[in-house]
Amino acid sequence: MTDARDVRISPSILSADFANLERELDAINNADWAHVDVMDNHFVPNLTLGLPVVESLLKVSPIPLDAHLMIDDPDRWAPAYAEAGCKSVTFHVEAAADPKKLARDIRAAGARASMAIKPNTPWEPYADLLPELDMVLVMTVEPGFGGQSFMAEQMPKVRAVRESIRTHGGDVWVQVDGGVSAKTIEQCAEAGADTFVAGSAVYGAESAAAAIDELRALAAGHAH
Ligand SMILES: O=C(CO)[C@H](O)[C@H](O)COP(=O)(O)O
Ligand SMILES: [Fe+2]
Repeated sequence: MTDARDVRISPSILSADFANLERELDAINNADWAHVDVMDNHFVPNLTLGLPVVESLLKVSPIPLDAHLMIDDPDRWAPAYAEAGCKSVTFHVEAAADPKKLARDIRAAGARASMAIKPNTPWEPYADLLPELDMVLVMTVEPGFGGQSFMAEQMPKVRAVRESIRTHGGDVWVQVDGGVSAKTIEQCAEAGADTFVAGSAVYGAESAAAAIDELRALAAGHAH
């Protein structure tokens, strides 16, 4: 069972002011995590930031970092984000050569191991990986950019992941990322998500802190 305490909000700094990231992290210090989108212009058609910037963010962030790696060859790069101090590291299964080994490497380096699936990637072929995972990220937009429209058609996949976790047991979190806002978060929680990334809905709000509190309250009201 999920209750209000188990709802986690992870604002994406993709929508923050990149010239003032320390201040932007302070603005979300009532969130549970800070979501950092790493893009390499290969796995996705956009380029953001990499390990040196993440290492600097780790020195100043008041809350733990949740690294979402939208990069080729995560087998090579992802463990370094855990070694640097990110408490959660997400790789895309579409890019991983050996997802089982990679999840183990991330855990061995001290982080929660998380696997993301793009909208056109089915869940079922990967359900056997659950014992290796601490979180599954179901993308609710095509990865690459903030501010896109939420894909409600991904909700059956969220339900399927939640059902697999119920069947296999284990405390695996289900994260949604892309287009999550006050309008869409309740259906995500209803489908079984418990960890919510929101970029434009938080940083585009007048008060980021108030937007986080609102999202948490809405999700908690529909958590089950
Ligand atoms: O991974 C991502 C994009 O690939 C971002 O985390 C996501 O898009 C957040 O932004 P928004 O809430 O504005 O959709
Ligand atoms: Fe993300």
